[in-house]
Amino acid sequence: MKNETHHEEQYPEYCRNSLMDFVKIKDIDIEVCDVTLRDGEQTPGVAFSKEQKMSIAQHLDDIGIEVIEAGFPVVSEAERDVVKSIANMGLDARICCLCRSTQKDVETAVDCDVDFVSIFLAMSDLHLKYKYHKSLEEMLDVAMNAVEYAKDHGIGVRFAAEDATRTPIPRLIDAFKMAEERNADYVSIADTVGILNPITATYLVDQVYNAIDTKKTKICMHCHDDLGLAVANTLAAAEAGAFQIHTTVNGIGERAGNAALEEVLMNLRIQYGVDRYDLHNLVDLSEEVKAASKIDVAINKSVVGQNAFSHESGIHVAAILENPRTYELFLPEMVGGKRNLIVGKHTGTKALAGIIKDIGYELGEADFNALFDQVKVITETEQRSVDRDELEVLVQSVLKNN
Ligand SMILES: CC(=O)SCCNC(=O)CCNC(=O)[C@H](O)C(C)(C)COP(=O)(O)OP(=O)(O)OC[C@H]1O[C@@H](n2cnc3c(N)ncnc32)[C@H](O)[C@@H]1OP(=O)(O)O
Ligand SMILES: O=C(O)CCC(=O)C(=O)O
Repeated sequence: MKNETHHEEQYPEYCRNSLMDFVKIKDIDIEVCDVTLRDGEQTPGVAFSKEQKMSIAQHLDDIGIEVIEAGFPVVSEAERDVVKSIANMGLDARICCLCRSTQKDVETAVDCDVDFVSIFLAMSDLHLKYKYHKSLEEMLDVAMNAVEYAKDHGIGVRFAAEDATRTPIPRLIDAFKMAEERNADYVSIADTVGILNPITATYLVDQVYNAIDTKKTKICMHCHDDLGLAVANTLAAAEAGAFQIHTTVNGIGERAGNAALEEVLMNLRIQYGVDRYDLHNLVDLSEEVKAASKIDVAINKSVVGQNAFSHESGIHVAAILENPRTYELFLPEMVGGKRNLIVGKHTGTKALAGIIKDIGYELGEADFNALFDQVKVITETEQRSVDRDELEVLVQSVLKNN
């Protein structure tokens, strides 16, 4: 017992990135706003039911997510009903919803009992010219009226700059200052088409950080994954001083999706030591969102993919049988996952012996060698792995024939 405790102390359930001790960054001060129920639902073909949305909201709250974006009320009557229902669930998380920069959208949102509204406006030349067909001044005027309207109704405001990363920085900062003067609680930098990389995310957040009073108006970062950098950019933004970081479960969302919640949370723990989120149900939540969205999760997806804790290579499995931490950065139990040891072309003798022992067999040398040879032939010629049931049949046949 004493030894076991010592063992656990020596090997915690994850390995922190101790190289972080050698790099200089600001202290991480963040909250997570999960937008699965809004941007996640904008994934083509996805429409969550009310029950699904409320269940996902409950699970996000159980993890300790601070803010849940429940939807976009002007989309439909049903959407208004679900946003209002989530706002009245009594969750610890604060609830927000999306609004265009119009008084009508904000009025609709205010009726949904949310804690704050996210009023978005694109200010890039492309969006002004081809989407609004209006001048920046005209659009900003309406947007700031919408911000004032929400504040006058006693509701919090996030002023979100859509396509912020293709907007001239002085224009972006001027708009953020206008929102700040109207007591917006947050300003959001949306990397709507996923153009940022970590160094430009850092630069942009730094510019905004130095221009506004971040004690009064916090910076948010909303990243898309068009270049596969959404999580990296989100973390770079957090390091540079963004306070509210946006995620979706399984990284679903418009086009290539958003920063994946499970990846952001694991990074917060492993890179920055943020340990206040309960990670034990991440795999369950991923499964729930996979089923509700009907969007598959890539087999090799970090944290929640089927292969996240699967091992076949002989050298790896031999070491894992001694101590899984040799080839696992964090243990599957930490996120509610399961380790799978696969029998395939790359299986070694120690791995095979360990796996057959696990299913209740120990073979003599000749039987074992015969089994090992058969496994290699099947897996190479048929280009596949051998599951436990088939392995057991092979063991039985070796025992019978030798
Ligand atoms: C970056 C993002 O994720 S933005 C959010 C995207 N999400 C969605 O679009 C949710 C689903 N959308 C919908 O259900 C519908 O598009 C609705 C209900 C929002 C609007 O429907 P409609 O009134 O039929 O408008 P439609 O979709 O055809 O066009 C969008 C209109 O919103 C306007 N608009 C878009 N963004 C904004 C904004 N931030 N502020 C003000 N107006 C805006 C467009 O200019 C266009 O206006 P127009 O009708 O005067 O040309
Ligand atoms: O920044 C935000 O809060 C939302 C904006 C958004 O969804 C986007 O531009 O992709």
